[in-house]
Amino acid sequence: MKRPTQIYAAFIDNPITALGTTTVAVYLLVVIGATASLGDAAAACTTWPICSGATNDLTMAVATGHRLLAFLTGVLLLATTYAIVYGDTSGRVTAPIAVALVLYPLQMAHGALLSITAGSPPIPWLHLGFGLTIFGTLVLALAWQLEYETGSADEPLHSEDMECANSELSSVATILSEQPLGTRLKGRMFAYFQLMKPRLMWLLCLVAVAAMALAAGSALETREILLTIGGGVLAIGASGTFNHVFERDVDRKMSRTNDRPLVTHQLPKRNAILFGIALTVLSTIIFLQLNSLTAALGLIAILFYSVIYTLVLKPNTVQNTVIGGAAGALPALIGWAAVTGRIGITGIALAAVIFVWTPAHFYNLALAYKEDYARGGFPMMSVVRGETTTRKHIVLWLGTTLAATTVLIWFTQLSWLVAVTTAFVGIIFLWATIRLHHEQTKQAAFRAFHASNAYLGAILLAIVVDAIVI
Ligand code: HEM
Ligand SMILES: CC(C)=CCC/C(C)=C/CC/C(C)=C/COP(=O)(O)OP(=O)(O)O
Repeated sequence: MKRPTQIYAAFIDNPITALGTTTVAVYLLVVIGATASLGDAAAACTTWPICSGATNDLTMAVATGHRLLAFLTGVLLLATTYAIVYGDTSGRVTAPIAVALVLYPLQMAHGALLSITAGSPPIPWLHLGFGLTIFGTLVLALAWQLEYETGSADEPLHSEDMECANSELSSVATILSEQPLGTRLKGRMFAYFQLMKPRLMWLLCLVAVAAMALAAGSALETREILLTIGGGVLAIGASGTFNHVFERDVDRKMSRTNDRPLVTHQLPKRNAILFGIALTVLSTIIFLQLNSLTAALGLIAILFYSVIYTLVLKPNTVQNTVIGGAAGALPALIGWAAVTGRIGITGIALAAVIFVWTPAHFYNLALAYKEDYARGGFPMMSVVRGETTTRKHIVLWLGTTLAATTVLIWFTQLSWLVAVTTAFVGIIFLWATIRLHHEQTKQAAFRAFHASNAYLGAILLAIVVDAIVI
């Protein structure tokens, strides 16, 4: 058990702990502030700085809790400033912290205005705006300090530096042809299943279902859910299949992908193309049962992933992950369109969360498979800009994801369930990312990758329950 003086020393001597703790505290404040409950609480408690009224009332407890946390966070910010001024820190960190120090009292003043106007101040969104700006400055300071303490000047890799991964691929096709018919058939069916990239499906389908739940609430029909998931699974399968066809030559060079069905000749290329076309047609027919916009968006998603991402972005630009995130964000628009027949602002807000989450998700794999990607000749962030920069970008995109989720909560009036989930799983994701900076191993990158999936999965589930049940 640490004594309070030890905690104090760890905080003051360790700017990363100080910045990390304050960032988390600000995030908790912002998230609580974004929920509808605080609006009610401000209306219920119109005195400042102390809340007067019935203390056993839940809204009063939220208001009081928010104020106590705001006070504590102010103290943490001052302690962090002290740690930065007197600790071993990157010079760059000073500027964002100075901005946070200026904004914090303004935020408190606006909080007071919120209370005395019973939750209806002149510019209502300013409180969230200031809160997110303070959060942004702390995330930036944390990313820079992590870079300063754990970074190194790593050189970019070039594909010609890497030796070829698969000098000798065992001929899986020959082995298969010697097996009994039943086993061969099973093997072939599994190969088609692999083409569909089944591991991506659960999360992409959950994105669509969350968008549907936001659009329809408790009126969401089972038929709509089944058709959307059915069309979605086939569309993702089609995208994955075309991706396997287009990448079969580079997949051969990478150890992660050199056992794929088209590399090992388990399936002929022609069959895979026909399979992809069949899946595209089937998914379009299913989506058409909902409406034509959903079907059109499904086709756009398949085209975007198979052609724009796979052929244009992935082999040519370091921004492939960022722009490619649009493919994964499209299911949010598909889900919204499936219910409403239109593209709505809430669907776009959910799509934005997925879009900014994608680099925080994938850059972990770009680190873990850096040599492999270099061998394949892909200009991934870790390959062309190095590991230090990639780790920094993970922190920045994670911060952006947490901020975007908060805006979504505020905008859609989601309840405490999503707020508690984003705070809880978001802290785990941030913790995994900070550990990645210190450990710099493959295992740490996979931990952060799984944390990214757990984050999005948990948030989406919470949105579904919140929108349908609460
Ligand atoms: C540019 C965008 C993206 C890239 C480059 C990317 C890349 C990858 C890669 C290479 C894998 C395979 C990991 C492995 O081989 O071990 C993977 C797994 C996965 N991705 Fe992504 N991804 C992207 C976007 C998305 C999106 C938008 C979603 C869903 C919303 C998603 C969900 C998943 C899931 C669920 C897995 C499987 C995780 C597991 O098996 O534990 N990805 N991703
Ligand atoms: C609804 C619908 C049709 C959605 C399709 C969008 C889709 C499949 C998004 C997945 C995101 C993505 C870019 C994964 C990585 O592929 P990668 O090529 O980088 O992975 P690899 O190296 O394993 O091939």
